[in-house]
Amino acid sequence: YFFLHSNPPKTSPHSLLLPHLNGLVHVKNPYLESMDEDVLYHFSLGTKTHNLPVMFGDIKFICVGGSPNRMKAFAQLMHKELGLEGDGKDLKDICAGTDRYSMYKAGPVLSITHGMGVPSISIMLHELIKLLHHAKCRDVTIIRIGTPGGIDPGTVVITDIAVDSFFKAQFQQVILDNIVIRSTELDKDLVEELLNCSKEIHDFPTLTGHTMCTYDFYEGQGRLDGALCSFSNEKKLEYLKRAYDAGVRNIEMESTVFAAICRLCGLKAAVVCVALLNRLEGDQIKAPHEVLVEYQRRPQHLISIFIKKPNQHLWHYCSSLNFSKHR
Ligand SMILES: O=P(O)(O)O[C@H]1O[C@H](CO)[C@@H](O)[C@H]1O
Ligand SMILES: O=c1cc[nH]c(=O)[nH]1
Repeated sequence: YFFLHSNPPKTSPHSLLLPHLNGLVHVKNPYLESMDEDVLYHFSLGTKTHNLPVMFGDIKFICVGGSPNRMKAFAQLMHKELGLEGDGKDLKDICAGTDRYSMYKAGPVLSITHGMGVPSISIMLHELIKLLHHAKCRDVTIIRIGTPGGIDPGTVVITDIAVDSFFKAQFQQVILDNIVIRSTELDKDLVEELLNCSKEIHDFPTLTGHTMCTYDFYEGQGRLDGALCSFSNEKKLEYLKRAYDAGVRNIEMESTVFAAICRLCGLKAAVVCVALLNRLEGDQIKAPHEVLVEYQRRPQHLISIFIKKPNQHLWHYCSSLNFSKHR
């Protein structure tokens, strides 16, 4: 089924190592192939209106994050770091036809926003994975770069396990009126590779830990400053300390569904986030704007080191475009 609609398999050291179908993403929907057109509505892209293999066929790395400015800045950083031609400042939003998501491309790197929360990132991932399928992309690594609440502001956490509000490594997907439990296991080798890259950075600490994903910023994360609050400060702290004891080092709103969907579709995935505040000390994000901007560059810096590592899939790209002279 998958091979009928794809290019002849290529062999590379990576595709031998990965448990993927020769590096292709898995779309697990038998209806897709019978559709004569697939409109990726929230991207304002489609299989009849756009030549997706030409536009996206060379993608090897995808970074996703909540906000348009962050994801544009990351694409510009990669444009510069990869020595691509032209001024990265004028990178165009590929999804300009919609204001749901923004998408920027810098060579083999795609940078996309996902908005806030599980439903928003889930819609984005469905359309992104179909896009990768239609574009016949291979050996793609996807990384969420986020800005959650944590313990030590400015510390970068590479997620080893994404857990739900009950500290379980699972995501509950409601399908029709059934609840399906999906694993949120992430790629352990990728965690190690990223941790190794972090050793080259001496300006800020990086560690591994569990990331807790909630359905809400306020009550779901034990905040006392929402419009509704029905628990005491003691209860909040008791919950956050239990989370800490269970291994949780940061709290955000997308990691479990991100891990679950990427895993099911054969994408090598990681979550790398910088903590904006210490949740044991407060709820409001009060750090000055410049500090927050500098913090959110930290995961980007780490990921740029990772992408530029000579053993990354980039060598495919470099050799096909004779691009290695830029590195
Ligand atoms: O980590 P980023 O993408 O900034 O997103 C985090 O910030 C938002 C809440 O402010 C949530 O979406 C949470 O996951
Ligand atoms: O505390 C925080 C900060 C950012 N994003 C979250 O989801 N939680």
